[in-house]
Amino acid sequence: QFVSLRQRILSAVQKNATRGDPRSVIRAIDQFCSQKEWAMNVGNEKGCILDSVVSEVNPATVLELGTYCGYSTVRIASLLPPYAKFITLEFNPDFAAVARQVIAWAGLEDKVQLVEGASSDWIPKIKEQFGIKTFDLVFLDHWKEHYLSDTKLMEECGLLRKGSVLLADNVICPGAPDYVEYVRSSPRYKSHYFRSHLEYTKAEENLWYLGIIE
Ligand SMILES: Nc1ncnc2c1ncn2CCCCCNC(=O)c1cc(-c2ccc(F)cc2)cc(O)c1O
Ligand SMILES: [Mg+2]
Repeated sequence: QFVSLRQRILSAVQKNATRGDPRSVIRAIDQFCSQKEWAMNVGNEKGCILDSVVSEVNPATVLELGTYCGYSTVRIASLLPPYAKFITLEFNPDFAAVARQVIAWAGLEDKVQLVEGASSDWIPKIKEQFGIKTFDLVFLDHWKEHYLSDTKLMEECGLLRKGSVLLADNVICPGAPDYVEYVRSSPRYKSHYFRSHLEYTKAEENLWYLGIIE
């Protein structure tokens, strides 16, 4: 019967990656998506930028918006200090189900809390539900048209502080122009972009990095 792309990605991990070895899980997904079928994981080129930002920030609290199959979740979780709190929000229950298994295969299930639901519903509840004051790092990789509204919502809910770092995937492709316009013109943000390519392609893309200076 029909096997979904996310199921094929999970099978590739279970077949080719070593349990408890995050790097082999990342490699298995990248090999599948560059050799067999494209999928919207952040990919290895942007993944290395993500790794460098996570290592530089060394965050005690991280929020990821948009888990998908857990590829970036595994990259981030494998670099966090033991005391870190990492929440990843996924809207689609089928993606969440695959992501849980990919994260478990990497042996990182104790480092991540995968929460199912829409970012706009969950962001206002995070402080009380998870005992988090502010996020040191936020990785935006969900609906591109929600990047701006969710950033404003996080500001309103007091989840961002001076020095919080927001890293946004896909600001060129598919694009988040209103978000880029807002953070570039706001005096509260210092922004920087990393030139890169859309995952597994040669298409021009950027990962948008910015710190809150306030
Ligand atoms: N917790 C939550 N709250 C709200 N929405 C939520 C959510 N959790 C999930 N979603 C819903 C996100 C659905 C996927 C978002 N990502 C994307 O749409 C995406 C698309 C491309 C792409 C590029 C070129 C193409 F030709 C085609 C596609 C590449 C990427 O790297 C992408 O991240
Ligand atoms: Mg993306």
